[in-house]
Amino acid sequence: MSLADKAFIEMCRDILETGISSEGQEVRPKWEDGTPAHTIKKFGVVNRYDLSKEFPILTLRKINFKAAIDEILWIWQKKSNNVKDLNSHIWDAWADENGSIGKAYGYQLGIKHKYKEGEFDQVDRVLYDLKNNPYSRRIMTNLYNHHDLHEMNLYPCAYSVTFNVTGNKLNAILNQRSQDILVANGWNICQYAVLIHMFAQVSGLEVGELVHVIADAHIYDRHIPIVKELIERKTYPAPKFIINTDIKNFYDFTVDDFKLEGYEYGEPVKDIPVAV
Ligand SMILES: Nc1nc(=O)c2c([nH]1)NC[C@@H]1CN(c3ccc(C(=O)N[C@@H](CCC(=O)O)C(=O)O)cc3)CN21
Ligand SMILES: O=c1ccn([C@H]2C[C@H](O)[C@@H](COP(=O)(O)O)O2)c(=O)[nH]1
Repeated sequence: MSLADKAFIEMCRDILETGISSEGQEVRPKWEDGTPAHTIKKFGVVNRYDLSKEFPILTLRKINFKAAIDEILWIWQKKSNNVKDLNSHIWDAWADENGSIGKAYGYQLGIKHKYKEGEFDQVDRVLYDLKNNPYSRRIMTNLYNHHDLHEMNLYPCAYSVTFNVTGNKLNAILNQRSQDILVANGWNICQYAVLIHMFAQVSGLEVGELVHVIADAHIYDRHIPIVKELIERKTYPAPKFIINTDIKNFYDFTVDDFKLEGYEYGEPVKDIPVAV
């Protein structure tokens, strides 16, 4: 069993057994047929993944590793908010007729801000600090810009990352205000683990821990039977994560610079409904 499977199974059991239902409350998300998408949830879930031990990826079902990396590069490297720059269709339901998801995610990371050392966007500021001031306790990004919320089609869910160098290890806290556990948990964990590997490599650091703080960790009503089946499945050991060590510039990474060796996983769960 991978460490990611263990954290996922324990969190899902806890939500299923002790979570609070939203039935009877007004909820924003809807299913494709217009029915309100209710959830059961736990508040304030914290999961820790030690990246120096293994790569955190679910084996209960296949995580589309390439598509997950493509999305994290779309946000953090291309700093794009247009689905035309993304190779999957996962954001199509939130895009307008021009493909824009509004002033969210990549758009926010690409805005330049003025600092004492000059003008940087949020990603370049992180890269600068990790190189020049790695022990700073001020290395963080924030996408939750209230000034622009009215121009976002979906408010950022994974909205802030705090980077912290301890010894020679790069740790990070991913703050997430809301998470769709079945669709996004395995996906987001794998993405931010890759992001820490990228930042560590180009900054001459080793990888440390990813701490994932989820304010509202929820399982949608139509996902409950799927999750119940999933967490009873056979699991496999974590695969080996391979990164192209020749890359020294964050902006040179492509999806092809990452590989998983020996990734074994359970049957795919086809056509999971996604609440919009
Ligand atoms: N309700 C909801 N859940 C989410 O996870 C979510 C949103 N909305 N809105 C914005 C983005 C879009 N995200 C998504 C949307 C769909 C998939 C999805 O269809 N995943 C499939 C596999 C996709 C593939 O292999 O390319 C899956 O089986 O999980 C994943 C992330 C994550 N976010
Ligand atoms: O990276 C992501 C993006 C979105 N989600 C999920 C979390 C919620 O289920 C919905 C957003 O609805 P809100 O009402 O705005 O919370 O999308 C995710 O888990 N991960």
